[in-house]
Amino acid sequence: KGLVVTQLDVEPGECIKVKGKIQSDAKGFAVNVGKDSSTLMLHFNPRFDCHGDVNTIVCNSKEDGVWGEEDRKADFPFQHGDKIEICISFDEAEATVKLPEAEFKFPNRLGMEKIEYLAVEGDFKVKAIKFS
Ligand SMILES: C=CCO[C@@H]1O[C@H](CO)[C@@H](O[C@@H]2O[C@H](CO)[C@H](O)[C@H](OCc3cn(Cc4cccc(/C=C/CN=C(N)N)c4)nn3)[C@H]2O)[C@H](O)[C@H]1NC(C)=O
Repeated sequence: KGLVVTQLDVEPGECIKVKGKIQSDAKGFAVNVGKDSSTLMLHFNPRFDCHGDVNTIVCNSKEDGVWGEEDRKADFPFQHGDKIEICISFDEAEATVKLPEAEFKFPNRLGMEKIEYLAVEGDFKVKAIKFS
């Protein structure tokens, strides 16, 4: 299992910065934010080669353990072995995932007003997390 942070109180406009390294043989990784593991505002899941997807970011929400509708992004700004910093923020309308050269939006389907839970899973080695 990866890094899990609970008891957070991240409010709209604040940033969660996750710094780390994508493994050189990564098949995929995921950054999950929300209330807890069953209630996610955003499952941000870059897939290098898994579940039949190649170089595709799959985003989704999860409500009481049930996945929502997937949203596949056009861009894939990741490479094996990359050292990256992912900044996640949100407001009442949407979550934003900022990378150095790309930005992704995902609707705040659950109308969440704070992020209490962060989990990083898969082929990603977390170096640091910062809240600002
Ligand atoms: C076409 C057939 C039916 O349609 C498919 O149906 C699958 C099951 O519902 C969906 O897949 C599901 O999609 C969900 C989002 O919607 C989650 O991502 C979920 O994963 C949850 C999950 C996370 N985690 C931890 C984790 C996260 C990232 C990497 C690793 C492991 C590293 C891999 N490295 C190795 N092995 N070296 C582990 N485990 N499970 C995934 O199973 C597919 O997208 C979907 N595909 C399409 C095109 O529609």
